[in-house]
Amino acid sequence: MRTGFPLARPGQRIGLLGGSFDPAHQGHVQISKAALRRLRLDRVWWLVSPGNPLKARGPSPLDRRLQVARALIHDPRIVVTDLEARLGLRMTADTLAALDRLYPGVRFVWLMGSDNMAQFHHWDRWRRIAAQVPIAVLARPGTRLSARQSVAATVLRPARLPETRAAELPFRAAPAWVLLNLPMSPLSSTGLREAGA
Ligand SMILES: Nc1ncnc2c1ncn2[C@@H]1O[C@H](COP(=O)(O)OP(=O)(O)OP(=O)(O)O)[C@@H](O)[C@H]1O
Ligand SMILES: O=C(O)c1ccc[n+]([C@@H]2O[C@H](COP(=O)([O-])O)[C@@H](O)[C@H]2O)c1
Repeated sequence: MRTGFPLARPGQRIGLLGGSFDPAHQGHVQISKAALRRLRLDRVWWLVSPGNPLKARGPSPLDRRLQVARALIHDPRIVVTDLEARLGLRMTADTLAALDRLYPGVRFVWLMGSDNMAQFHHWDRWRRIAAQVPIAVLARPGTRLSARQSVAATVLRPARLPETRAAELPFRAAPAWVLLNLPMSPLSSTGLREAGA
């Protein structure tokens, strides 16, 4: 494996939490731990993005965001990586294709908050993403209903797993997705930036 890329063995179940992490916060930790437990994952990788293609505002410097994210984590199963920047990619469809090539046999699951599911249909090649990888949507205050009623949720309705069968998700062929309810965190990077934290 190339320098700077996390290690993974074939058969391992790895959740991918893509984000700006500007800055990372306990909400990210909370959903990562919930995903590890509920989906029975071996690892969660935080893909600290060079920049969300849909966000007008450029993020803080990547090194700073990586540093803050790493300082927040005390669980060796959660791994912070800048692999999208290393690969020169920022579109999720491209990242997933590259990961499939780089990590044959690894079972990846895409993780996202319900706010992102609500607007997933605006992402570049979103149907392709849904066909590339199983997806777990983690409840976030104020967006559970809009996620459930979203364009993507409607199109992908036949592929939805009941929450009680969430642990099957990493073994499912895409498209497959689950909405995980959990004790919700109101934290957001926007809120922290506004508070000057
Ligand atoms: N409190 C939270 N509960 C559930 N999901 C969350 C929470 N915070 C972030 N996420 C999810 O984590 C991923 C990465 O989030 P991101 O780095 O954009 O943080 P954010 O708090 O949403 O930032 P911003 O406020 O700048 O949009 C996204 O899929 C997002 O939906
Ligand atoms: O590929 C896309 O079109 C796309 C559009 C919006 C968001 N994403 C990804 O979704 C993840 C969450 O983004 P963000 O900025 O809300 O933290 C992050 O990995 C982004 O690269 C990807």
